[in-house]
Amino acid sequence: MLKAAIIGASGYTGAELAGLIQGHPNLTLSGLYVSDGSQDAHKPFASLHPRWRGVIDLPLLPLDDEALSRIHTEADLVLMATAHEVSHDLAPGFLAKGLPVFDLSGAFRVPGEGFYERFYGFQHQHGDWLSEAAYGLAEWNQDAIKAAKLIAVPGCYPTASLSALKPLQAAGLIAEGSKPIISAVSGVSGAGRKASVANSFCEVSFKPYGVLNHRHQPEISHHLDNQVVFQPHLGNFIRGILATIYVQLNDNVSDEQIAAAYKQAYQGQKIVRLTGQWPQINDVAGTPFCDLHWARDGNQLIVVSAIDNLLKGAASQAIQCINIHQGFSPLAGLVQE
Ligand SMILES: NC(=O)C1=CN([C@@H]2O[C@H](COP(=O)(O)OP(=O)(O)OC[C@H]3O[C@@H](n4cnc5c(N)ncnc54)[C@H](OP(=O)(O)O)[C@@H]3O)[C@@H](O)[C@H]2O)C=CC1
Ligand SMILES: CC(=O)N[C@@H](CCC(=O)OP(=O)(O)O)C(=O)O
Repeated sequence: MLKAAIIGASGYTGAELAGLIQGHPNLTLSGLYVSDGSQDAHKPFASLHPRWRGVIDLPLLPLDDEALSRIHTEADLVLMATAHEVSHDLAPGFLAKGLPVFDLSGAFRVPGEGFYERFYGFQHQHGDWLSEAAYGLAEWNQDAIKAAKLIAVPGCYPTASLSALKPLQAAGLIAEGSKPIISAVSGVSGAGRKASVANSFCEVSFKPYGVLNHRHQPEISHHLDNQVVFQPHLGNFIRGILATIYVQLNDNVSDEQIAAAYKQAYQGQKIVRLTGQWPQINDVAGTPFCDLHWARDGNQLIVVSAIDNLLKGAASQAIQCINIHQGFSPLAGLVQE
């Protein structure tokens, strides 16, 4: 059993990670951490997340110097479910101690001059790790994930979008010079557990946000190797993402070529399901799956992708990455085979 430490374990994705690791046949929890000075330090994990009462009996520990040296000596790998700046600051310390790091934040996903200043509001100080990190889109980057010390788990919208678009891009079916248009809606858990007026029950209403300046637009474009238009919406539900994607195809692309592109990409990959009917959030919420379906009229293709933002969009994809990295069964801890 490998011992996994979770930093940011009281948050939404951290809690999902804790549940998945508790049920994983090859992993065990070595410690659940929050910030030094967190109001939740020393509280039982299950008092914040009663879903795991009687299942996970561990406290949330403050990430002080003693905790850091305990992680350095006792853990076999580190999962960071923390804000971008926190991951940026802390991950290099774990890596320097030889611990593989699986980071759910955006801190190491996109290399590129000025990207972090513009889209994240801070200057990146670890260009070496940024260029070494593997992008953890599990179905697409297995060799890099296996070899890397730092795995940057993709954002939730990029996971939904890239899973739908990469097969078309790989097969050369997207019309040259065209930008696929991604219109996506996310549940409110996408914004994390911390309180804010914008995410409170009485304020949330189905609406667009981040218009023409969301940081996932360059993340998707970079990892697709094709510019996209991306428009997120906040949905008045708790979890899940549904992305409807409009793609201009090259002339004379047949249905058979589209079907073959998706089959080629996902045959034998059980987490991405070609559903044969339109995906819906209820079918993927609480699961590690990504559901895809498409239809076309002439050169206009529409693909719909649905995931759980906290799972395939974060925690379960991190477990997929650990499984690949460690050579465990690809579905270990995720789906009973
Ligand atoms: N929510 C989602 O759907 C997705 C989120 N992500 C990314 O994953 C990361 C986590 O997101 P999410 O779970 O939603 O966030 P939350 O806000 O729900 O949780 C953040 C966690 O980090 C802890 N934390 C804050 N500061 C520190 C620190 N200095 N040291 C250690 N722990 C700290 C918090 O506890 P405390 O403040 O009490 O210390 C809390 O446990 C983010 O980078 C997010 O962008 C990625 C994909 C999807
Ligand atoms: C609803 C909501 O607010 N969603 C988040 C996306 C969360 C996510 O994917 O996280 P990363 O920031 O790690 O990429 C947002 O739009 O910022």
